[in-house]
Amino acid sequence: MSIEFNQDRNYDIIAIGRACIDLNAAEYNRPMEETMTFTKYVGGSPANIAIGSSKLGLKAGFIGKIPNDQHGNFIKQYMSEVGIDTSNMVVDQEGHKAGLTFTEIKSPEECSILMYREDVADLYLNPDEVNEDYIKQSKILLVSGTALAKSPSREAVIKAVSLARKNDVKVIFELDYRPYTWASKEETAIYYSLIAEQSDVVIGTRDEYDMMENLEEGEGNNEATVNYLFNHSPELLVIKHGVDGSYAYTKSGDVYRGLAYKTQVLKTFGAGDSYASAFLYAIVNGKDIETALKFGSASAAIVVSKHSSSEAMPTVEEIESLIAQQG
Ligand SMILES: Nc1ncnc2c1ncn2[C@@H]1O[C@H](COP(=O)(O)OP(=O)(O)O)[C@@H](O)[C@H]1O
Ligand SMILES: O=C(O)C[C@@H](O)[C@H](O)C(=O)COP(=O)(O)O
Repeated sequence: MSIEFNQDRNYDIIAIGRACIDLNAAEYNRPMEETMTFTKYVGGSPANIAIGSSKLGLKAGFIGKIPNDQHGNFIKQYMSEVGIDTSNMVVDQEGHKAGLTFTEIKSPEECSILMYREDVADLYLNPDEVNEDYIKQSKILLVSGTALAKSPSREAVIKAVSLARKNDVKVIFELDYRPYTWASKEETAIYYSLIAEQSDVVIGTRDEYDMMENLEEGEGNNEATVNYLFNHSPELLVIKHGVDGSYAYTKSGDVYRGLAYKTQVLKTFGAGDSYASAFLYAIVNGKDIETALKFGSASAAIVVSKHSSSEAMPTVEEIESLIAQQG
């Protein structure tokens, strides 16, 4: 099975949501309290996915709000330098700031992130800043779940999804659950299920699907998720299980498993975003689902062996070479 995209489009993918700053511990194997130096990168899951896609050769655009300061300038400049169209990135005029993510690398297995997301510019994207003329030029609208956490960004995303559906743009929903901006699990489940039901493809970890289904972590199972969502719009579901790999389910009843590749892990974050960008690259290029799972897993294996999430995004050649080495 492969997904049919409208070929007559200027962009392969337009992502909507946050473009922020990652501050990654430059000193390894220690807790954040003892980390004195951090390296700055562009971050934010949908920005990372757009960057990864663009580095793989997809034509990418971005809809989001960035602060009117040096961080906003850095984000916009970096994204445009990697080839992303930034014409629909709006500069905030109300003093809101960039979201900051500090990362801690205690060991390759024990990593965590600490997000500063109070009053961040990305959550102030207004519905009137989402343009139909832009969205209708793309094959894919990539929606990040975190953009649903608060108004007015929530309404901006709901509008974007409805414009995408109206214009035959595939809606790909990355659940991207970050507890830092949500008021409650109940609220998360309401908005996650609302958008998942209207999407063509949903990508998330098992825990994120549990969140969508308003279950405790570990309570859900893939079969129940598939039965629920295939009663609605989705035609493809990707459920990730960390180092245990990932599964893809099609509405027609096929199930595929992607195994994780062996790698020298430096840190665990960045896996999800690199996985999504390479998976999407593969399906946009007409590759079958099994190959797309390999692309996603290989891309993630490369990024977890490097220091950043965005800057470390691999090329097609690097991904193909890892697949050729490990199968
Ligand atoms: N330690 C690891 N080594 C190799 N691949 C990994 C590792 N962790 C994750 N991956 C790959 O990245 C994919 C996504 O990782 P996962 O942890 O499920 O997502 P997220 O980062 O969104 O929480 C996995 O399906 C796997 O292919
Ligand atoms: O999404 C964010 O705002 C933070 C990211 O930029 C950060 O690099 C990260 O946590 C990525 O992790 P992933 O979801 O495992 O790809």
